[in-house]
Amino acid sequence: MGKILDGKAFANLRAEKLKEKVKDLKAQGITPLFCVINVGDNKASKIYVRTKKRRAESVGIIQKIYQLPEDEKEEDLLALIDKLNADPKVYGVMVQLPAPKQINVDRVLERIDPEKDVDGLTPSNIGRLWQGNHFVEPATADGILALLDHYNIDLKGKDVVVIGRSNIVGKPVAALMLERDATVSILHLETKNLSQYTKNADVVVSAAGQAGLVTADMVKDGVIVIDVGINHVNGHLVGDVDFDSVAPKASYITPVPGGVGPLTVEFLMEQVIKLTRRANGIRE
Ligand SMILES: Nc1nc(=O)c2c([nH]1)NC[C@@H]1CN(c3ccc(C(=O)N[C@@H](CCC(=O)O)C(=O)O)cc3)C=[N+]21
Repeated sequence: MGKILDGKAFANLRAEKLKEKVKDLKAQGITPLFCVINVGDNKASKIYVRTKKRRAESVGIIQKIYQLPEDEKEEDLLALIDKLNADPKVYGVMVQLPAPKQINVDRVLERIDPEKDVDGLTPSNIGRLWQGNHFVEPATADGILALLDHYNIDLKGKDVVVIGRSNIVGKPVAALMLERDATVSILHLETKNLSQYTKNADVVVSAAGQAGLVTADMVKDGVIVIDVGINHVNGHLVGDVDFDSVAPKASYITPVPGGVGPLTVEFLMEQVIKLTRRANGIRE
């Protein structure tokens, strides 16, 4: 039976350290504040935004929520981003995704000041990520790397398979693992034969958003499994990985819930603090 990579416990441990950093900032008269813009009525998004706010408050960060209507005009959203970019009290700006269809997400993300880009999704920060010269990272990817470090799992020379190619998870996790000298393959739901790759992988990261995608027959003994999937099946939250069959074959595995989800929220807060410190000329 694989060892559980306890994302929730690790997130809580990190939060205790982050609280100290927040205290240091406040002692210098600096209040970490970031803004989450949510456009429309997506139910899951509203829950995520509230989860973040709770975590922000618990570490002493102020999170302002801008809840905008489903029919919000793109130009009005851009104007709000401009306003927040210009406000020196605001250290972070993010747009919760997905956004309604009248919104061109690329154009909107590009408008965020890269120095306030807590999600790490602006073109310049994505470029910096692949360049290996980054000061902010997409939270989920950063959290996964920190979790592996915490369990002393070294990626050097490992064969890693990432299933999913999103800008928010798949691509950044691949970039960060490549930077750690892993050999990374990016697969996706159009990949002809997932098994052909996953069977040979030392590490499988699944971020495809499909319940039951990764099964025991697809992985080798001793595999390390990171499940980024968040799927609702019959009122239950499950990942992409068939946990019950895969866990016995794995050396390490993240559960859902309690794995990558809580890490994502914690590491978003860590990006907020990184950017707050950076904006105030405090070195890492
Ligand atoms: N711009 C943007 N940035 C995001 O970071 C972002 C986003 N858009 N859109 C949606 C996804 C999804 N996401 C999650 C956050 C927390 C949990 C989480 O805390 N999950 C808990 C359980 C929560 C529950 O029980 O429902 C867990 O896995 O243990 C999950 C998923 C952030 N996202």
